[in-house]
Amino acid sequence: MAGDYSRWSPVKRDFKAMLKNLSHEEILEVLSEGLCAYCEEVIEGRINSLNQRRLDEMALANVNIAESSAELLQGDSSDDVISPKRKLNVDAHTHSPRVEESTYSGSAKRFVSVLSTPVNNKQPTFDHSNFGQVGNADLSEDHKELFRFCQVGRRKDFAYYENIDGKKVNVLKGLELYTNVFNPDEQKEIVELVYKLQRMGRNRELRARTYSEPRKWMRGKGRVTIQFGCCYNYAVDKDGNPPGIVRDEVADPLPRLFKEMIKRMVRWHVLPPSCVPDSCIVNIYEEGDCIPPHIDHHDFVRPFCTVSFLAECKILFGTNLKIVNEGEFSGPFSLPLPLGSVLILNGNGADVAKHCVPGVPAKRISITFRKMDASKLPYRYTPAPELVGIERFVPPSPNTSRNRQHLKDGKSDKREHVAKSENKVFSNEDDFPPLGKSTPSKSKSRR
Ligand SMILES: O=C(O)CCC(=O)C(=O)O
Ligand SMILES: [Fe+2]
Repeated sequence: MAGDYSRWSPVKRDFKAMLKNLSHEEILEVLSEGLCAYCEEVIEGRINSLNQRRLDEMALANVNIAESSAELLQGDSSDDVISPKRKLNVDAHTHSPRVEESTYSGSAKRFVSVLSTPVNNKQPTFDHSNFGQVGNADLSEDHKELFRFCQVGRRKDFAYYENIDGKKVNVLKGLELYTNVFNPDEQKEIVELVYKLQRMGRNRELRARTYSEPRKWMRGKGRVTIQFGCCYNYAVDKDGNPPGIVRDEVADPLPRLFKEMIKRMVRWHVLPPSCVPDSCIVNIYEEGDCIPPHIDHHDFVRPFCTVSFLAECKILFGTNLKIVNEGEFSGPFSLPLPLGSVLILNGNGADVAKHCVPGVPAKRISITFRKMDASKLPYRYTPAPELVGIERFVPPSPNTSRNRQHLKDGKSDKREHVAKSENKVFSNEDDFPPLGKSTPSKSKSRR
């Protein structure tokens, strides 16, 4: 049978018009099979940038609702004024983190209040009670969490090209930086726990390999480390164990507060639910301490992340990081790590580029959270039930929110007006693709 060669005719076809005539299902059919690797990559890239645009638009819209909710609530009480500092924090989504500007004032009981209640993965992690200071009585838990969620800055566009085997490669592909994930009060509470753990380590109240201090002569080179979930060897140990997870050793389990941190990161779309960390290493750097150039061991899967506290420092990336002197390194790409930020290492950023932290300018703490490869788990490892089934935060729908109800009740004309004019995104549930749409029952079940 003769084939239909009309499609090869030199007459220019209107490809876009042809697409327009297809149904959703037909477009899926056309696009899902028989494409070459190049076309698949192009389509994947386009889908990724569409998704990113949606997320950016949503974050922007959510900042609007969060800001105007706060503004509206100011009217209720003269004490309930949103502080300029807190307003500045909203800038975080434009990638100018301001956490450092805040002081450690206020109660540090936020983690405690959450931790003292039974752990339930459907509940928001932590207490989003920063909002408490703007008179949040009428805001639903979802809106309080939304306010904090919107303050997280997200940056994924890192690029530095190196020549590898004759090809230009973005060695930073896969790096992501999230700012304002932990607020100053939360940072303070985490740091206090680290100090307590350090005291316990010094008093030999932690398991032998959990706590380790660099030897005196290594000052300026090493750092204090505290490991949870597994014991990890940086080099062949005295028993001949190779670098990596020591499977027949038992480590102290992750402290509850660290599990809350993990839940926060998964819930706020910082870490994927498919890669929930089950171990961590706390690095305590004194001024001048460093971590030399390395690639994290593959006994840990990707992505993994590091959270920064106490002092901002720079982390260097590149395939060829140079050791200039003790604690002095040089590399082609330098990234400052703001306090309370989470750096995600994945893809080339984790496995092609090495990273290192040159001697820090002041005392600094970082916590590196990693998921162990299933085939490398310690023999006596038991998973933490709190870290199973963590649900991602879904921005609340306007129709189900108590706040919206309150606005509807006509407590204030100003509220009505602002709600109508500024928060258009909440005017229709369909305005929330892809996060807000699918899960009305889920968002209910979180309460
Ligand atoms: O301190 C940091 O931010 C980096 C730590 C790190 O690279 C590691 O723990 O493997
Ligand atoms: Fe590392």
